[in-house]
Amino acid sequence: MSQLAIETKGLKKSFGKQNVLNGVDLSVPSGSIYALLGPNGAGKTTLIHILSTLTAADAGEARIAGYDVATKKTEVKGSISLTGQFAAVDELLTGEENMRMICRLSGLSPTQSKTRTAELLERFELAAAGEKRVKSYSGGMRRRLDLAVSLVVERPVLFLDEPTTGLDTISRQTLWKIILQLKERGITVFLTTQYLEEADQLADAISVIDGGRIVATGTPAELKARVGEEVIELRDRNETLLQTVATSGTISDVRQALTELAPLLPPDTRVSLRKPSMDDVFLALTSQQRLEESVS
Ligand SMILES: Nc1ncnc2c1ncn2[C@@H]1O[C@H](COP(=O)(O)OP(=O)(O)OP(=O)(O)O)[C@@H](O)[C@H]1O
Repeated sequence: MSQLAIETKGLKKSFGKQNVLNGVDLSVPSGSIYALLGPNGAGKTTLIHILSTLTAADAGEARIAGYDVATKKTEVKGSISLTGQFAAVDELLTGEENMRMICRLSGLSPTQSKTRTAELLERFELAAAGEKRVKSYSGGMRRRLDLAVSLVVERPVLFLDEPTTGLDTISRQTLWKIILQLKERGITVFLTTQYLEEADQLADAISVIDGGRIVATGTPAELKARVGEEVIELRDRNETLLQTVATSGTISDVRQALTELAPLLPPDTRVSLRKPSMDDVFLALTSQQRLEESVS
């Protein structure tokens, strides 16, 4: 059985009167990629800060590689790398100078620093840009450098807080490839994201967080299964999306849905079937949660 890299039970955190985390339970197996998916302000960064010992929880427990974040901070810090939302590199230095400086600060000798810098710049597709100042880097290059810097000393658990927010598609895909390579090296990756596609592409398991609570956990396939097998998409003649309807994908279910919808829509409405996306899952799960809250 694989050991748990991250485990939390009943984590709670408030800032003033605002309950940001309302009892978060998570189990992340070693060597997996785990995505915490949620909108702005859902509490994702707060959770990462608690797990990386930067903030104390008000209640509940959290363990990293078996170490309690409240009582074994040194051991926890020795088990994790953290890449936050904002790059922590010096813009006036080159990529290589930044890397070498962090290597030296991490206790590597000048020769080891040179070797490690060259290895990481290569691995993160920055070798050609190594001699350029960071201020000339694109967003994707900076994000890769920030990740490389946080991996100078490789630790078993890596936290990535919204690693691809604001990046274009190509930069995002380059980072995804690098993240998958980190998993192949045996690193457990815990990432937060607002992008459903990112969680779907990368993660072995996903937890959806909304209003400080985990509203669902599962593999991408399991979560998609919760909104049915096939989604009916209805578009007007200009291809503008009018409505989506989750169905089991059987002929009787699809026919019944269309029979109910037909009188409500223009006769030239176009119909297509597709597999559910993570967007469908997220909307279904969070609206279900709000409905339950409004009833209780
Ligand atoms: N130190 C703090 N003091 C007061 N409020 C805070 C503090 N840190 C976070 N918050 C509030 O807690 C809520 C959750 O913030 P958090 O950064 O954890 O969310 P998030 O899911 O990471 O969102 P984002 O994607 O915007 O970073 C927000 O409403 C935020 O304003």
